[in-house]
Amino acid sequence: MMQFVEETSYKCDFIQKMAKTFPDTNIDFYSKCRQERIKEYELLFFVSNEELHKQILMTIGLENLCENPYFSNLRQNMKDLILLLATVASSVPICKHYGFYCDKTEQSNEIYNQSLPQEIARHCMVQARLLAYRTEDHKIGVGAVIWAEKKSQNCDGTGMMYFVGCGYNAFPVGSEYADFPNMDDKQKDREIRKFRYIVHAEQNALTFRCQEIKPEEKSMIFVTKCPCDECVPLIKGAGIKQIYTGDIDVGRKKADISYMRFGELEGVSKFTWQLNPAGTCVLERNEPESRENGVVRPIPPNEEMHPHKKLCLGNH
Ligand SMILES: Nc1ccn([C@H]2C[C@H](O)[C@@H](COP(=O)(O)OP(=O)(O)OP(=O)(O)O)O2)c(=O)n1
Repeated sequence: MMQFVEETSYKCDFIQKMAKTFPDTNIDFYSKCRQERIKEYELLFFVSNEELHKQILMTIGLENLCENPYFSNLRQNMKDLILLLATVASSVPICKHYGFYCDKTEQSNEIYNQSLPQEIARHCMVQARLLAYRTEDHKIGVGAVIWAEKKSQNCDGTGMMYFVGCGYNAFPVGSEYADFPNMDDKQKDREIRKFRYIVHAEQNALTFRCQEIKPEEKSMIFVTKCPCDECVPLIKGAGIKQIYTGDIDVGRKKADISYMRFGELEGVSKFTWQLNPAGTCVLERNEPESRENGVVRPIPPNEEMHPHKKLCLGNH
């Protein structure tokens, strides 16, 4: 499992895009970010002191787990989980000059002001990346998550943002093994047939959402791969206001899927994974405040340097 997650994280569109942008540098963004995430998540989620860990287990009524082999198994499982989460998270690396931005040509102050803080956009994209592992497509997993922003704040830990729905690419609900073709990717004609039946991540997220998409609210879809020509009108038609995605496939036509419409899409703000087009100096000047959990607040001077600001996105 771990090896698969490592390979797919490394191959995902976001890392590939960075590698394309900096072809001459030898920076391994993925490994660098993975080491940082492992350290960060160990600090956040792992109780390093065994005695303290046992005390916590007893306090919450899990004294049975304090005995070995249960205790050592529990700690090992926790370490494995941290490694897994860190690996998936590093497929959308935290990098000062790279993030989800709209293209320079489409940039306006209005769009800039409506964009999410990078750390929140990244967090939602990592959720979508995690979902992609539920795919039924043997070749590539795609995940999509929809969030919306309420007009006023409530207190469930997500600020003004609330969860609307999520999905991944899969055969239609209720289908059983061998109902549809799912073949070796060398058998091109069969693969093309498979594409006709797979329901895309965005379509599943829109269809099985748990909340309505309200026209007066800012709703956002985070999808790990660029929306194709079928999904673009569906996203717009559903009333989604912002798309966060990768653009490595934009303008390409493959087998049965084409990605020609995303580039021309109007009326929905598109934030793609790219170098900050405004340049870092401009960004620093334009960002006097931050929006934690979607809430605008001024940054206290000593907090700007805080590298491990915690994101709390509730129970989703
Ligand atoms: N926005 C998207 C884009 C694609 N898919 C799903 C549909 C298919 O199950 C799978 C195939 O997409 P591609 O052919 O673009 O995937 P690859 O990256 O594997 O193609 P290639 O290796 O040719 O680049 O992804 C999706 O759910 N949502």
